Amino acid sequence: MSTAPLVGIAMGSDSDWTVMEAAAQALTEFEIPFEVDVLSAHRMPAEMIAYGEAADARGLKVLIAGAGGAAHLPGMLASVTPLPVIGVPVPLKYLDGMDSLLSIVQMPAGVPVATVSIAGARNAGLLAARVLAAHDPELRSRMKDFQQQLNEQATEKGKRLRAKVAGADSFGFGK
Ligand SMILES: Nc1c(C(=O)O)ncn1[C@@H]1O[C@H](COP(=O)(O)O)[C@@H](O)[C@H]1O
Repeated sequence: MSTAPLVGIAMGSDSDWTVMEAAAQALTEFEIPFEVDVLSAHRMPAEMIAYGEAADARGLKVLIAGAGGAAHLPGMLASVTPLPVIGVPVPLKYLDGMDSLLSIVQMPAGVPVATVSIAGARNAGLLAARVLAAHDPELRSRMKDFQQQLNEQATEKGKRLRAKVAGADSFGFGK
């Protein structure tokens, strides 16, 4: 398998890593090669633009960008790359991540950023995997297996809850 990164995980500061790590974890579970770096639209604008402009030529297929507060990084990357960009709102001490969420999600028409929930970095990793899986039958099959596991876990939760509340013989959709 090629080890050249297919997903770039960028964040505004290393302080975002505790949240962003979950995106890396999801990609690792699907054996998708990725790279991580700190890139700030505010603090290192020239480097951030250079990274975004070079991303597709370097072989990256999807960018994940997480930032807190006035989170301009995902949108600015999306403005200089044709690649899909997934934004992760990182919650900071004040405003609970609402500031970041609104900064990322309210993009002007023509420059899309797919935004996950506040601190939803795991879903960003899984969404990147789905984007790649659209052109990769083997990865798509692993994604289906993953979804089946989720189904089994949820079914088991229903069984446990029914057993606790209504007894072992109670009716349920999950057998
Ligand atoms: N939102 C941005 C951007 C940007 O969008 O370019 N650059 C840094 N930051 C955010 O500032 C917060 C505090 O950063 P520090 O912890 O370095 O002070 C981080 O959550 C980072 O993503």
